[in-house]
Amino acid sequence: MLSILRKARLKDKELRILMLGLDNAGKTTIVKKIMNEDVNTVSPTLGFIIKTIDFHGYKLNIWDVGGQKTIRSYWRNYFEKTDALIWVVDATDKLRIDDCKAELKGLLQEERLAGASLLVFLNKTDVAGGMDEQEVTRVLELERILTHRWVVVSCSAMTGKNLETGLDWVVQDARDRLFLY
Ligand SMILES: Nc1nc2c(ncn2[C@@H]2O[C@H](COP(=O)(O)OP(=O)(O)OP(=O)(O)O)[C@@H](O)[C@H]2O)c(=O)[nH]1
Ligand SMILES: [Mg+2]
Repeated sequence: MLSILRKARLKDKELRILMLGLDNAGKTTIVKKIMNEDVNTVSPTLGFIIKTIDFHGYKLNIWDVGGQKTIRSYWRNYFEKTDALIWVVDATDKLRIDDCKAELKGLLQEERLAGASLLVFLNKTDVAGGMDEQEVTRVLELERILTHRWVVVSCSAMTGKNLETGLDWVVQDARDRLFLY
């Protein structure tokens, strides 16, 4: 049933994308940059923000949800009908990488996210000395993920680097999985 609904939505070329990650990872800044908005005026997200982006003929409904620890229990309110999960990792935040790993692991066990593909955005790679794709793949044990299709893309919400590349993958993957054009 769920997959029929998904296909119906894909026919309208519409995707529901859930963007999560620890607080301060850069989720809201990524969305702002994609929307060509000023990236210098972000503040922590206490609830959620939905933005609709027209992307190569697809309508992407991006749900940007606040990641502070006290509000992570609300993430579950947004799982339903998610086509893709974008997990945003702060490449400079090595101190909290275990926390990041544990939260992601929990999400991947959620039944309601079972059909979603996973884009890991390794953000803030404009800053020197951060983790690279290889390191984050190893530390987050991404190779162990067999339940979801996944990819890691290093990006920067400040410069805009690879943000389109990531979204391209999300759209392409949805098309591949759901046999639609
Ligand atoms: N250097 C650099 N700083 C970034 C980048 N992306 C975000 N930041 C900064 O990181 C801080 C947090 O960014 P937000 O976009 O608010 O982070 P968030 O993930 O939405 O945080 P919550 O809403 O609390 O979950 C801000 O000071 C941003 O300017 C980036 O790619 N490079
Ligand atoms: Mg935010």
